Amino acid sequence: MQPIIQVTKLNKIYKGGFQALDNISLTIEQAEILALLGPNGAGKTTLISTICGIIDPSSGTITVDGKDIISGYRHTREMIGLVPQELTTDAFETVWDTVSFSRGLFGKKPDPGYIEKILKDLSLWEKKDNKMMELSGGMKRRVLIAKALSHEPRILFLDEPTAGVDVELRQDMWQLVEQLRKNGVTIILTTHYIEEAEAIADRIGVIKNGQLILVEEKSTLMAKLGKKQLLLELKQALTELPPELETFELCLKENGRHLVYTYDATREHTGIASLMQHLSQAGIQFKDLKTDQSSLEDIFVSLVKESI
Ligand SMILES: Nc1ncnc2c1ncn2[C@@H]1O[C@H](COP(=O)(O)OP(=O)(O)OP(=O)(O)O)[C@@H](O)[C@H]1O
Repeated sequence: MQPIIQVTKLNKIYKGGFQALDNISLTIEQAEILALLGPNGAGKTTLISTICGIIDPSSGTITVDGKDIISGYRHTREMIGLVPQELTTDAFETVWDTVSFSRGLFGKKPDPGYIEKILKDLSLWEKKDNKMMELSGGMKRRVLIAKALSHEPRILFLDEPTAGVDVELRQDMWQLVEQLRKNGVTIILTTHYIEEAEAIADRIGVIKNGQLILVEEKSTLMAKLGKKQLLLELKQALTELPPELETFELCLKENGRHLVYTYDATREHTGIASLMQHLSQAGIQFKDLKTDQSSLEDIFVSLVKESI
């Protein structure tokens, strides 16, 4: 199957000479959820705005559904819904009107039943006759999503969809994203919340200084770069580590009551069996144990640091 989005050697140099995108190539398959992570100013918004056709590329090509975004503008634009970071809707319009108007902009026939469904899905039905200025910040954000979905796009871009929204709305949003994906919609989101990427993305892309420094399946990334930890709850607290355990990557925590062993779970020999043997020889007993995988946040922080 042809990818739904194909970005090839994309560069963006803003007027004034600032290079915001540096030779980005990226393939996105239909119905996947891709999360773009990266520090402030990394180029995430520039990348999605370029794919959406809002910003012109300086060089490189982008195809959406096999069509070039410049020569096939009408087709590609219709396939895309964009939820921007900021609200630009008329404050005096009602929720119903602004969402219906967005659909009309794409030349789609009115479909009140569909608009009703998305407003209900986004818990906005009760507010349909309210003016935009009468809504809370979180509700306005939901309206942005309703507008982006109004013309039934096959691809949805979400630029920091849950910045500054409460936990409940965040989870509603995640459910909605999952529901859309089940219906075949491809979703690309930018986020600063690593737990968001961890919760919903299939693949993670990391952008830094305009470069895509990594794109990887979330599970592969976590398995490849994630270290594991084995935590042993000791029967008797230790004040220091016995010298015969020096070769292991160990540390004591909780006033010597916890012994933590960090290891690479992808290696054939994790060293756990040998550690157990050494502990037994040293007369160190434990009453409980558990393992922990390092989080995507740990991985992200080390990635961004590494590539400085
Ligand atoms: N119109 C513009 N003219 C010149 N430079 C710009 C313009 N828009 C963005 N930039 C610069 O391009 C870089 C990338 O900005 P962009 O908004 O794409 O980053 P981002 O990764 O989305 O950041 P954030 O996480 O803060 O939203 C920044 O250094 C920004 O100042």
